[in-house]
Amino acid sequence: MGDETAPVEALIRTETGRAGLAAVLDDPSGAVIGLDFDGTLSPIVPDPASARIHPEAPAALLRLGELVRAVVIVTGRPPLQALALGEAPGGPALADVPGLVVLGHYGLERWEGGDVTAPPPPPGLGRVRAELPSITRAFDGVLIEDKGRAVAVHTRRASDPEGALLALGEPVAKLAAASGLIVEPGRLVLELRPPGMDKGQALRAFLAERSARSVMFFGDDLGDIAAFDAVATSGLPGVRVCSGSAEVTRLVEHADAVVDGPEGVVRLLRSLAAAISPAGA
Ligand SMILES: O=P(O)(O)OC[C@H]1O[C@H](O[C@H]2O[C@H](CO)[C@@H](O)[C@H](O)[C@H]2O)[C@H](O)[C@@H](O)[C@@H]1O
Repeated sequence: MGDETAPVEALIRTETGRAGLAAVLDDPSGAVIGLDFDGTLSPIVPDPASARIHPEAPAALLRLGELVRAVVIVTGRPPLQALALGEAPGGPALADVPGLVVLGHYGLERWEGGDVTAPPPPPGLGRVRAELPSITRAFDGVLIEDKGRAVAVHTRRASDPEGALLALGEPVAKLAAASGLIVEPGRLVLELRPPGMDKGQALRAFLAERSARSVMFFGDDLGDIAAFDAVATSGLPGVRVCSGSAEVTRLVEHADAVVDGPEGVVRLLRSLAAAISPAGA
């Protein structure tokens, strides 16, 4: 896990990660910094609507945004929701990060410079909205989150969160298949969402669009493994940073660095900016 005073180099534990970091530090104007939102920039809380970005994350990203080619948020949230939850009291907001791009809904919706571009919502959502409550009704505390082009089933507030998640797996998968959707599993959540896009494809396309020369991606959840794979197969020097938690351990084996949740992510972002531009520290 991260250490407040550690220089950024000390946090990297693999050879490929060290080469990736060296490339970012030697040539920051060619670097793309990508980050997941929930669990990476925003601490996990029981109610998805009450999530808020770590209060010091926007300032850390704002500073980095001035130094690198691009900062991109790649999230399962709708972009405008991530931006709303990215407002920190009394400080800069996520939307203030220079040149920020938000790739929401796993890359299907894009926010840039105040504009959102998105394909039409999938037709199967109507069926999901109609039938899902009869599937979840048996589980106390299970929450349905309607995200406009996807619907998430959250079990964090159920009396037995893991048990409810397991029991809901099969009926939710059947409903998703019958509705032309896929199931995206996450932290005590099953999301019914359109196929054809994931965080890996989204990140890969963004790196090509920006002619990136290096990449660093921060994630905490199963959906971020595709983005980690995109870093590994991009042909660019890259660093995969896991925002560590006891809840999801599968990312650790794919990561070049493991930090202590959003707090550790913010510390690493600050160390990175200080290493790129010591004068601004
Ligand atoms: O890709 P992400 O930015 O990580 O978004 C993934 C999902 O995150 C949200 O759910 C998670 O965070 C909630 C708030 O902390 C928590 O209550 C929940 O248990 C987590 O699964 C969000 O609600 C989903 O819509 C996102 O798809």
